[in-house]
Amino acid sequence: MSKAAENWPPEDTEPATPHPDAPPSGTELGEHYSQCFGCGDDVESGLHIRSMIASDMTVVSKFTVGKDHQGAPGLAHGGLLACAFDEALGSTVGNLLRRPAVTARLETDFVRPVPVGSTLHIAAKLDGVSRRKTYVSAEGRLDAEDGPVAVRARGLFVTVGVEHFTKHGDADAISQFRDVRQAAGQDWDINP
Ligand SMILES: CCCCCCCC/C=C\CCCCCCCC(=O)SCCNC(=O)CCNC(=O)[C@H](O)C(C)(C)COP(=O)(O)OP(=O)(O)OC[C@H]1O[C@@H](n2cnc3c(N)ncnc32)[C@H](O)[C@@H]1OP(=O)(O)O
Repeated sequence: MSKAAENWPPEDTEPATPHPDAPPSGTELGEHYSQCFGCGDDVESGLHIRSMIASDMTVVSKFTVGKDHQGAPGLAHGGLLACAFDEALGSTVGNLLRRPAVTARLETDFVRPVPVGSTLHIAAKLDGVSRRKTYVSAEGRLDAEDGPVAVRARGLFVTVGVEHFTKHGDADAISQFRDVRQAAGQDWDINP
């Protein structure tokens, strides 16, 4: 089987249109939710990923592999790397389009081992939009922006309404989360 996967995006798409209030290039994004396993400061063994807007279509994220992230001794667990890319891709969609969206599909190619202590530099870009679907892809390079590629990922995120979170998640926590974001002028468009 060829290593090169099928066409991407897998259907005709429109170019993604960044939200007019998307943060400008160079903005450090910080955590989006303190309990998020990907970026939350309150999750001790979480990934503590930090992301920055690189352009109106791209976000760069950094993830340093810790000892809690191992699969084989001294090496990152593959599923955990997939999680890091879910975060980096989700942050790209969420922050550039400013609409709640959830991962529907996530593909990962593991190209090189990722040792504990190394930092993945993940560059993610919006590839296209079709109705509620946003296609996004990323490359993760070892220890430098121009380091060797270790992981590639592609994802499909589907825009959802706020009821997705209130119905299926913790409605009280969602309400508090929205209050915090609104107070910071960071509310989301919630009507896809
Ligand atoms: C006020 C609160 C706001 C909060 C906002 C926070 C933003 C934060 C910003 C930034 C940081 C973010 C960082 C986080 C990153 C991590 C994100 C995650 O890990 S999310 C958790 C894991 N994912 C799930 O739990 C989804 C579970 N799945 C579902 O809920 C549904 O399946 C859902 C919503 C994905 C789709 O269900 P349907 O009923 O709404 O819609 P249907 O019609 O089934 O799909 C829509 C289109 O998508 C295609 N589709 C759906 N799933 C597909 C798949 N697996 N593969 C291919 N296509 C798929 C369908 O074929 C359809 O396409 P056609 O429009 O007809 O062409």
